[in-house]
Amino acid sequence: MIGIAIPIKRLQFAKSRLAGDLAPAARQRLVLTLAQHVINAARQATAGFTMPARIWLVSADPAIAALAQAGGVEWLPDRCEELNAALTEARSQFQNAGVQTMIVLAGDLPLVTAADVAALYDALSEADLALAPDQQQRGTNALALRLPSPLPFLFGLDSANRHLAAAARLGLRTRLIMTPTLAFDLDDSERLRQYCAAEHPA
Ligand SMILES: Nc1nc2c(ncn2[C@@H]2O[C@H](COP(=O)(O)OP(=O)(O)OP(=O)(O)O)[C@@H](O)[C@H]2O)c(=O)[nH]1
Ligand SMILES: C=C(OP(=O)(O)O)C(=O)O
Repeated sequence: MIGIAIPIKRLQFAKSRLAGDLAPAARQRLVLTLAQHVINAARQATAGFTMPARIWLVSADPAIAALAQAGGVEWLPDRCEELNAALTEARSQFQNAGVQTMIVLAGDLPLVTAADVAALYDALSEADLALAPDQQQRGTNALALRLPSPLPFLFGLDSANRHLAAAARLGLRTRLIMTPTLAFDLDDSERLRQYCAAEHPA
């Protein structure tokens, strides 16, 4: 079985780097819009998979639990409220649920497509880790792992290189998945400007 984890921070704390651009209510609306887009891409991708697949929103926020229910996906409570710990906990719950392939999709990818999700999964036919860096090739926007996996989650500063270095140390075969739609995450004022200019009113 394939398990897709979409981590989403509590709305009141999410997209803090956009605090100078958007009022809190607008930021929360943006987070929900972005999450819905990622859910849609994940659902469209899983519809095309031959293997069964489940999609979980990983979050401490009851509003995200409601979004999961409305969106026809599942909710996995985040009891850690730290991204790497939350994903580590999610991975062990995925394994208990019989998940053999874990895909992590950041919840803030406004352009991600079903083809991107499928590419992450397909890459595992010849790799142990598929990783999608952000546009600057510093962050990690998505990754796919075959379970069980010894790879620690190292999201945060320079996480793409840190994930790749850890994979190399562990002797894991890696594949980079670089598409414009997967590399675009909405993190800062400049990316918000690009997003709005492309007729996505925030
Ligand atoms: N469940 C969970 N998701 C998280 C956590 N931290 C970040 N995320 C999510 O992981 C994805 C990538 O994180 P960021 O790009 O840093 O998003 P963010 O944390 O909302 O943005 P900033 O507040 O500006 O750092 C987004 O979908 C976040 O909502 C966390 O502690 N728990
Ligand atoms: C947490 C991450 O997201 P961002 O770089 O957008 O903060 C990461 O890329 O590791």
